Amino acid sequence: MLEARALSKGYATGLWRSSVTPVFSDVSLHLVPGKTLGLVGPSGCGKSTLARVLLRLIPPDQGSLWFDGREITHLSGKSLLFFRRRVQFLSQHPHTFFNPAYTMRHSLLEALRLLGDMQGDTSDSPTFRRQNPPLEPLLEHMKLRPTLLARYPHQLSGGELQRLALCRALLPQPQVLILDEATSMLDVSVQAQILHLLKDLQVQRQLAYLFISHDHEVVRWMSDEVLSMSSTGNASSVVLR
Ligand SMILES: Nc1ncnc2c1ncn2[C@@H]1O[C@H](COP(=O)(O)OP(=O)(O)OP(=O)(O)O)[C@@H](O)[C@H]1O
Repeated sequence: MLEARALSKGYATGLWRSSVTPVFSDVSLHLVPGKTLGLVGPSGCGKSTLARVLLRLIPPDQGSLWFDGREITHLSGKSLLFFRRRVQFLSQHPHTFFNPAYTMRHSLLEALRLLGDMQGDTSDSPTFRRQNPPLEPLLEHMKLRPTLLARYPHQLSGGELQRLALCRALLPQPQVLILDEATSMLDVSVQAQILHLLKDLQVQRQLAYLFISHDHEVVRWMSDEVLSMSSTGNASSVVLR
């Protein structure tokens, strides 16, 4: 589904941004429906950078990206919207997905609207609401009270906010989720609940996951295969089962 071929990435550094510090090179991977690829490696080896490249937030220096057999390395603007809907992201900072001045309902609908027709209605218009599924069933599925939709981000716990960030990611019906330390800031019991939820969702929706974590135990539990990045920016793959 989402395939990376021989990706390399470095960042421009130095006073005049004239030199490039390589982060990783020649990394290939393939995310497939219903399966999880774990990604591990020491701090600073480039896991989040790889996630950003896969999400097409920053361009690779070399290599190519493919989605459903179509090359997307150089697509931009509206021609990339289908990809933005199909590949979603969850990080360890769920508050960054929500505007502190918006209620959760407003934020969720706004996110959906931006991934649709950018010229369309505002997310609180009656037309927009009629055309989109109600949010309450999704929240109930995430074991969240629908009354949370009326709250602002600062009025929610870390676990509730992360579940709402997951709702936000699921609303456009994605096929791929990139999870960058998505449960690391949660306490152990909430982390376990969200990991089980992710596993259930994967089975129900045949989602492909890239699961990035420092916690090797958790990665082993979540993943079908693990890609291990080294501090020199190389990657090797291990099949777990
Ligand atoms: N925008 C940037 N400009 C320059 N260098 C950057 C930028 N973003 C990250 N880096 C550097 O690239 C390297 C890889 O960073 P990255 O965040 O991808 O690593 P990571 O493996 O995700 O680390 P961690 O596990 O600690 O989150 C680091 O040395 C970091 O300082």
